[in-house]
Amino acid sequence: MTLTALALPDHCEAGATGAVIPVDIAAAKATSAVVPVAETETLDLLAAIGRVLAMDVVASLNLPPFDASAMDGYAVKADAFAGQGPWRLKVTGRIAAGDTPAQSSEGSVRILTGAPVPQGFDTVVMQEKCRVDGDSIVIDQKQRSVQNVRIAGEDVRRGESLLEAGETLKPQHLALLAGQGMAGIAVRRKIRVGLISTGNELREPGQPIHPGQIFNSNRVMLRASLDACRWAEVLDFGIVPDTREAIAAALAGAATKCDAIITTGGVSAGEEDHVTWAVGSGGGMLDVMKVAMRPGKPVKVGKLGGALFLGLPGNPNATLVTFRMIALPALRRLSGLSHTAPTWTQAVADFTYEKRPDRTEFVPVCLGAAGSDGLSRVTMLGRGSSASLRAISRADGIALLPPGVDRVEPGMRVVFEAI
Ligand SMILES: Nc1nc2c(c(=O)[nH]1)N[C@H]1C(S)=C(S)[C@@H](COP(=O)(O)OP(=O)(O)OC[C@H]3O[C@@H](n4cnc5c(N)ncnc54)[C@H](O)[C@@H]3O)O[C@H]1N2
Ligand code: MOO
Repeated sequence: MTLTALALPDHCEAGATGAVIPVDIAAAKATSAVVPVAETETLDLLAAIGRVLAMDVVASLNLPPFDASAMDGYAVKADAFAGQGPWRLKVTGRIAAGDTPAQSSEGSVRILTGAPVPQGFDTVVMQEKCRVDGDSIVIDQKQRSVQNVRIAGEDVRRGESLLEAGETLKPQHLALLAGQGMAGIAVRRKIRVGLISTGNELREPGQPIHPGQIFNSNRVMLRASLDACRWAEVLDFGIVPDTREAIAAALAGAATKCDAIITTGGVSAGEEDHVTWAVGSGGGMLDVMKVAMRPGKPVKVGKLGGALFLGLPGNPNATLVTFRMIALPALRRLSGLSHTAPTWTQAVADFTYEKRPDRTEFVPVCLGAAGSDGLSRVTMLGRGSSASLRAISRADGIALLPPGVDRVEPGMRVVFEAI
């Protein structure tokens, strides 16, 4: 199981009743609950880095646009190399990158890398293979046609598909677009993600703290995670106290401004956990109430007004795991990305761990050397505690230990998501 399912075979209704549902179903419910934002904007290439491409891009130019020399050397004609060598060819001209394509078929032409091969010549001899003798070159080896020449269109052919809508734009994609002469590109608008940290005990780092209080660490973790997604914009509603009224008011405000709302804390069963109530009182509905996962069991997913609602547990490891496994795939779909699932890497466990077989467990792991099978060995960090920040801060990844397994032993195959 790798959390890629979008189909919802069973458990479709069960989530809303409060039943415990499998994590892949919960992730699929979150992802299928959203419709990608439709609005687009056209941005300069540099501003489009990391954004979601809104259109398919087809090449309008060949690359290279002309037959170009791949070496510094001499343009010659292969059929000048008849009989026995060495061959002596007069140098009749010179062409460098940026020069207008020339026409000549006499002898040879001094040519520099990137210059258009003059019409009439069909091959380039690199200068290391030529001796200059007065106004001629002497070549000892017979030459074949189309050597050291980049043929027009061999890299990109006009009319071919270059990029597809739904990809995130990486530097190399921008280079491809620039190579086509495009100065701007249409991308989906950023999704607006509201962030609400619930908890009377929370203070922001830098604020004075009293006994019984803790610093808000989830806020910076989620903000930094979302800031790294260039297709998302965070609206931070700060810390909201643990009262029904305060949380309901914060949610109502966020729902009018955001495409998605993420809360942390206040989703479990105690009398100070008001998030579920507040979503309901605002006219929202929850489709995921409890998930067979550790950490993260009390994660909530639903809708509030037009916004996707994601209620993540407050324990930092549970926040991180539910964000990456359930919230992020849904946000990616909302943004218009075509690839939404976590990226899993195969590895081999180098640890022993007893787990409950009725749930998926996610544990922080660090990567060791690869074995002879080419797969990295992974070691579990800490005890997978939901509240532990230390273990996730040292981890290279989060390993998924599937349901049905009650014990992980060294040598077992596992998958992990790099973090
Ligand atoms: N009777 C039950 N109690 C609990 C259950 C349950 O099923 N029955 N579930 C447990 C599980 S599992 C989890 S996970 C937590 C989830 O709790 P909440 O989401 O309601 O979160 P809080 O109670 O508000 O906080 C939990 C923990 O995390 C700390 N926290 C909260 N926000 C932050 C933040 N922004 N930065 C750092 N730390 C934060 C908070 O102080 C608490 O220590 O519930 C169990 N209980
Ligand atoms: O399932 Mo909770 O997320 O352990 O702490």
